[in-house]
Amino acid sequence: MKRLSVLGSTGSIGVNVLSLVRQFPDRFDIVGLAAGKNLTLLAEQVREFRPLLISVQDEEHAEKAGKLLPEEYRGRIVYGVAGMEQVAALAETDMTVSAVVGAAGLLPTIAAIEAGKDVGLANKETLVVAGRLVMEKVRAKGIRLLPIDSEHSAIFQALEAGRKEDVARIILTASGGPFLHKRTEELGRVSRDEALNHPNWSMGPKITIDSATLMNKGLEVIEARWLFDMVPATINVVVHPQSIVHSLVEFRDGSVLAQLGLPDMRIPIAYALSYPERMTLDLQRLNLWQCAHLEFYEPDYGRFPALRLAFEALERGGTGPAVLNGANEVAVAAFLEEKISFLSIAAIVEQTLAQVNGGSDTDLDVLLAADREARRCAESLVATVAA
Ligand SMILES: NC(=O)C1=CN([C@@H]2O[C@H](COP(=O)(O)OP(=O)(O)OC[C@H]3O[C@@H](n4cnc5c(N)ncnc54)[C@H](OP(=O)(O)O)[C@@H]3O)[C@@H](O)[C@H]2O)C=CC1
Ligand SMILES: CC(=O)[C@@H](O)[C@H](O)COP(=O)(O)O
Ligand SMILES: [Mn+2]
Repeated sequence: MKRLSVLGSTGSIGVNVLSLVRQFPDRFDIVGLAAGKNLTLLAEQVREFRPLLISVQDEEHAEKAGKLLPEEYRGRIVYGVAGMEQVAALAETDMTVSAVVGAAGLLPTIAAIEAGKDVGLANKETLVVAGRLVMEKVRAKGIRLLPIDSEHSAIFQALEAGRKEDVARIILTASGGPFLHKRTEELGRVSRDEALNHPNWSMGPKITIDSATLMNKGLEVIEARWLFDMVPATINVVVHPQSIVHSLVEFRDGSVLAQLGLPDMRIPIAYALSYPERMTLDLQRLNLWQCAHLEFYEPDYGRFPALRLAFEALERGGTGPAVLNGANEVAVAAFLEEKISFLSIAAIVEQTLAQVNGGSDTDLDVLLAADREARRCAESLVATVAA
């Protein structure tokens, strides 16, 4: 029996994790759940899975949760970052699934690693903000950091076929999002609802907007750089609108290995949960003759500058990716609140990168300070644009 703590249990990934736990009650047990503000769904999850400890966003939600949950949960509801850290590092946990959205996932993920837990990582922002430092901790503790992000799961699986020293490059596929074929003038007028309409994946709002700007692919490039210890020049992106080929690895003899499947997050989540075994999943199967065409294009860095900015932040190094991420989180939230236009997202990230100075990426306090500074800068840029 593998005992799990799930951070972000009420989100898109969290719900998929729990659906797998429901399907395999003999393999998995839930001991910790952390959510934000969706207490109705959390209460249902608590009643079904009976965790030992739960965490919510803040004190106010902890008080409300206390009234919603059975009496036995008195004293077992914690909150805030400290609460998530407690759930992530719970003594009874074997593996922590990190599926909160945004840099809010960083400290709880570090807490899980430092407590010696294996981690199933969906929260890519953890590696974007502090990849070098987090991977040092992973190595020091000897824990497994298993990718849940579909592209990284694909690369992880393809890498298992060869030796690390024989890898020439990794190729991340990008769907291109809902605006793949739109001209820049049209991108200036797209609405929030159009941007939230991803062609292939059903996901939370923040990552869906990131997919539309292609920032998601930029964040994934940075995630891959640390997860697989690849120098940036050996990480490529190809646009593949069908999201059937989830990513590829090219070896030095020219052989290219890919992982394919229908776009369903239960496949990479299940592999992370059961690694190195595979579980029998009762899902729709891939029939290649029903796939029509599989297309591949070069990314357009002009129409989608966010991808270029992510490569530049990675090249800059140090706190560059943390600044990119903090600014992006603020700009995406402002776009979702309909305060700024779609094209303003990348513009605000670019200006924040130009205004916030760099620093070392081996000191957590420096990284967190860079994140705060980037958010302050981006907030004031949002205010200027929105005025
Ligand atoms: N969805 C997907 O298919 C994929 C997602 N990912 C990554 O996984 C992560 C989660 O994405 P996704 O599931 O789509 O996101 P969602 O928006 O669907 O869910 C986010 C989860 O995080 C919780 N949360 C948000 N902020 C806080 C906070 N401050 N404190 C505590 N809990 C918080 C939310 O709680 P509540 O709703 O209760 O407020 C919710 O449970 C992201 O990093 C994303 O990039 C990666 C690959 C695919
Ligand atoms: C399912 C998943 O892993 C997402 O990160 C997905 O990749 C988003 O798709 P695009 O960013 O390629 O549009
Ligand atoms: Mn992905």
